[in-house]
Amino acid sequence: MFLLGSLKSQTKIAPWRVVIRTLKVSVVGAGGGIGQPLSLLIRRSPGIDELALHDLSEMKGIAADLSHVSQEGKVIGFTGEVELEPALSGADVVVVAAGMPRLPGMLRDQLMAANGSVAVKVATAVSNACPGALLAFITNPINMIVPTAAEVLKAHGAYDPRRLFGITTLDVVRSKKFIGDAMKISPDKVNIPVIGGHAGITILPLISQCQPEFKGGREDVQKMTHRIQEAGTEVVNAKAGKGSATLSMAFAGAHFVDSLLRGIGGQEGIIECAFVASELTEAPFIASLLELGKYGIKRYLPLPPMSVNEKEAFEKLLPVLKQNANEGIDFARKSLMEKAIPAALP
Ligand SMILES: NC(=O)c1ccc[n+]([C@@H]2O[C@H](COP(=O)([O-])OP(=O)(O)OC[C@H]3O[C@@H](n4cnc5c(N)ncnc54)[C@H](O)[C@@H]3O)[C@@H](O)[C@H]2O)c1
Ligand SMILES: O=C(O)C[C@H](O)C(=O)O
Repeated sequence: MFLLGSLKSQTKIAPWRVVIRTLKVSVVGAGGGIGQPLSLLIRRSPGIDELALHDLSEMKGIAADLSHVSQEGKVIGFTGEVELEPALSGADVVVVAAGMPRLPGMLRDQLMAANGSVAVKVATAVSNACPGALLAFITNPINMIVPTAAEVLKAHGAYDPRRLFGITTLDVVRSKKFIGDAMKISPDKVNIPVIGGHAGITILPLISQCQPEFKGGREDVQKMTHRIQEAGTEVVNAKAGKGSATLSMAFAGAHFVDSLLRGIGGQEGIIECAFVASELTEAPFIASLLELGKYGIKRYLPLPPMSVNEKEAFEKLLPVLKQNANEGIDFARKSLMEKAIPAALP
């Protein structure tokens, strides 16, 4: 007799033996501004047997602290590069909040020099330690980091486009909040797809598709779109040198991880927007509506209808996404070459 938790799946290895898979979530960058509250909120998702917290900084204290929360499952801390693979070993979901945040005046793209190596290291470690895991990046610049990770996973023979995500949930969370406030209704009642990417004009909230309908003229729609696109910068400027959005990102990230876990658990009808490899458009990676399932992406929903202005904005963002993808892929190829050359030397 085996008991099944609500999120767990069972693997039949022979008719007379049923193995219950335990559920493991690993957070990389768990000691950071996002990582800590994100790890706390992930604890609220039911059925997690192990939450592994990894960071370059000492994680013992944070893990001990979080392990006292009265939720099922254990919390284990892992510190430093040598403990990255042990932290990821056997994980079902890996969420990455490691890397530098923006300072006022910076664009997200400028973070690639500092954060590209995080994507390379984590994707390499995932290939070795948990090749079947769902891998979700929070680390910026999302538009480049995800293509970088895809290229590294490919090089290690561990790439499955259905399992790799850039988390753009914060754009949806912000859209729901700003539109809800403007319409004087609860943000929970607002449904809106946000497609494209996660930087400036690549963030495209499809206000024409908002449910309930957004009541406002052309200028109101333009202002709302701009506020959503620049909301990250609003927080960066308000924090005045002390980083970027952390708490709202933790809220958004925990929501997305919960959706991934529900999908793994076999729950039907889980729809999220995320930045993924896609054949929907000429851009190789784009944020769009996805149905999540046991193995990550179950279905790519078609692009929603768009207003004339949204279509125009969409056409403008596609070349930016293509360029970003190329930069991410080049970064990965250079890193892989640099690693291969010393290894090839006698
Ligand atoms: N996707 C989004 O919507 C979104 C929203 C907000 C922030 N972000 C991005 O998330 C990232 C993290 O932001 P933050 O505010 O938490 O930064 P932070 O500096 O507070 O925390 C980052 C953490 O990552 C750790 N770290 C760095 N390199 C690492 C590595 N190789 N392995 C393990 N840990 C490592 C650091 O030690 C630190 O604890 C930034 O790149 C930021 O731009 C993305
Ligand atoms: O703006 C940033 O740099 C962080 C994040 O991408 C955000 O949207 O808040």
